[in-house]
Amino acid sequence: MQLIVTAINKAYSSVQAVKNVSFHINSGEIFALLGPNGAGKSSIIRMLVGMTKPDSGSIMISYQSQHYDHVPRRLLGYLPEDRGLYPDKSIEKNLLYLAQLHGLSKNKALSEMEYWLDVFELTARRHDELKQLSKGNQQKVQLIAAVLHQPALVILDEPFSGLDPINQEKVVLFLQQLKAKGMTVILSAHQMAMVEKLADHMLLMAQGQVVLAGTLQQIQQQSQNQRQMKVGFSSEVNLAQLEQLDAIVSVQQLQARHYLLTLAEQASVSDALKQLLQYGELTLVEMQSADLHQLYLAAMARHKPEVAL
Ligand SMILES: Nc1ncnc2c1ncn2[C@@H]1O[C@H](COP(=O)(O)OP(=O)(O)OP(=O)(O)O)[C@@H](O)[C@H]1O
Repeated sequence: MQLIVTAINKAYSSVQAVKNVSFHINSGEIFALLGPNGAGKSSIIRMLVGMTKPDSGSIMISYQSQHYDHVPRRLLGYLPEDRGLYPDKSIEKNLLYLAQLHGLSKNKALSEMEYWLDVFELTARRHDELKQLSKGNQQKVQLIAAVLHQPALVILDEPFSGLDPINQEKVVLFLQQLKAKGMTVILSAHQMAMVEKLADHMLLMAQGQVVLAGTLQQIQQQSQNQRQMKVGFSSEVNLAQLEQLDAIVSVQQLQARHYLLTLAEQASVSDALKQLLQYGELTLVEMQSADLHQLYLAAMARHKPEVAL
């Protein structure tokens, strides 16, 4: 499976939802679409699954020497933005019905269902009607429904939404299992800490455009101006004085005499150290990579004039 998206655009009446977006995804990867509400993530997903078509540009999906302009249904596991199972039917009836719609035999559907219910600790509730479950448990059943038929490509629109931190971690494990089984996964999400653990590649969007793209490491490199340094002083220093230094753009106090500094784009680490040493002896110097959450906030701040957060 390979997916190549080239310069796609999509407008809805007056809104240009997707602007000239390109990316590619290789087989077995986990790929994350990130960005604030309204950035265009679901619009891209809807084009990938064939619910809408790009106004211009192209989508090419290659699988076993065949090429498609959207993911064919038989290859797709999809968790849509608007979830849709039967609330009055039991978990088991919902899942078996969907698996059989995808062509699984009753036995295969049962064994796949039992496997995933166990992963999500829902086995004891298999005969409960969906509407009796909490929102989080319904979400887990939706995730199972998306993958029961072992699709080659799984597309999940906000798989972490409505889940508590423990269940979010379970979804991380679930996605890692899909990858281990050789499935390719595309997801949209707002939970940077989860994405950071999972995604091989990511695309950060704002107002329909690509803002940052690549692996976490590549995104960290593209955001060089976000270099951060943790420092400790042997005695108290004045925070306001540190903030005045040319080499430093911001200072955050972590604990007594310990600070997290963001270095100015042009400053070298030795410039920063020379300037800091004017104020006292250093007991700790540690370079830190900004995490995805910080990179996301910084990228959004750079796009602030255009982005309604
Ligand atoms: N069917 C539609 N008709 C008109 N405008 C739409 C339609 N679908 C999306 N839009 C607009 O397109 C833009 C992108 O929306 P989209 O749903 O793709 O964003 P998103 O990144 O998925 O947001 P969220 O994180 O809130 O789900 C928004 O301005 C939205 O209002």
